[in-house]
Amino acid sequence: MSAPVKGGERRRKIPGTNGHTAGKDPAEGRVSRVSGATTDSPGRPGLTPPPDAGPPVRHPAAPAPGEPLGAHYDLCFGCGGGQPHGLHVRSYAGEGVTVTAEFTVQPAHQGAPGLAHGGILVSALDETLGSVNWLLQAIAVTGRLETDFVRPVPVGTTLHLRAECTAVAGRKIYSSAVGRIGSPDGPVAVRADAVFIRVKVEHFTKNGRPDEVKVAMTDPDARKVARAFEVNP
Ligand SMILES: CCCCCCCCCCCCCC(=O)SCCNC(=O)CCNC(=O)[C@H](O)C(C)(C)COP(=O)(O)OP(=O)(O)OC[C@H]1O[C@@H](n2cnc3c(N)ncnc32)[C@H](O)[C@@H]1OP(=O)(O)O
Repeated sequence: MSAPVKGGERRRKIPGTNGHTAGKDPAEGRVSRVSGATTDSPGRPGLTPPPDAGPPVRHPAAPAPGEPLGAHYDLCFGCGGGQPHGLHVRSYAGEGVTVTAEFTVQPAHQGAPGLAHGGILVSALDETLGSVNWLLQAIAVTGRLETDFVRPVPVGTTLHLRAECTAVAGRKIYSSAVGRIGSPDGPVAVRADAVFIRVKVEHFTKNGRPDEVKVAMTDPDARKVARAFEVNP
């Protein structure tokens, strides 16, 4: 069954998850949910896995739970250590096909005075959701991402993020994430549902700028991921 939510959209429970709404916080228990296509966009691919979707399978070579995932690219706005304007999100492999991450809101991330800009929070969610694909050893890009902003996030806050892959169907990878204020058990500030689409490494070499592509391709970690993709298409 699905429950009506704001804006006429409906959020559906992923099979195998509890989908509970325990606690007084209406955002609790929604990490494993994905939303259906909006009623005003018929024919648009949605965030609900199709009937032939299967559970995600953690790759045998995935980093062990607790292991830092590092940056996939040094100049990435989300995770790159060499990106001075970036978010510097730190991600860690979790159990199953899950990832935890931390992101501290800096003064440069403000929208309203003293509060994080919504787009910055979406970027932190996107980065964390994208990190989950590393546990599948899949190279994938964000196709669609829907975000609920539940609470304002003040500058100086460390957002504790958790993302999990919920289903895979062909090239489509369905994931959900939640971000909590101050601690992994803190109040929910943001949550998101997304579908990532697996791509070949040519997606980057053909579409990216040659200078940056050259740097990325000579990074030993990036090559490791590219190789994994070639043997696990
Ligand atoms: C150098 C190497 C380094 C590597 C480092 C790793 C970097 C990682 C970076 C991570 C950074 C962080 C993350 C970032 O920020 S990634 C940056 C933000 N994302 C992008 O730039 C992606 C831009 N979009 C595209 O390039 C194309 O549209 C893609 C590749 C996504 C699909 O175009 P393509 O022509 O390939 O595929 P297709 O159209 O045949 O569709 C295939 C299937 O997918 C389904 N579908 C498609 N779109 C959507 C959608 N919007 N919602 C739901 N579903 C969608 C579609 O229905 C179909 O399903 P089915 O019919 O099979 O059932």
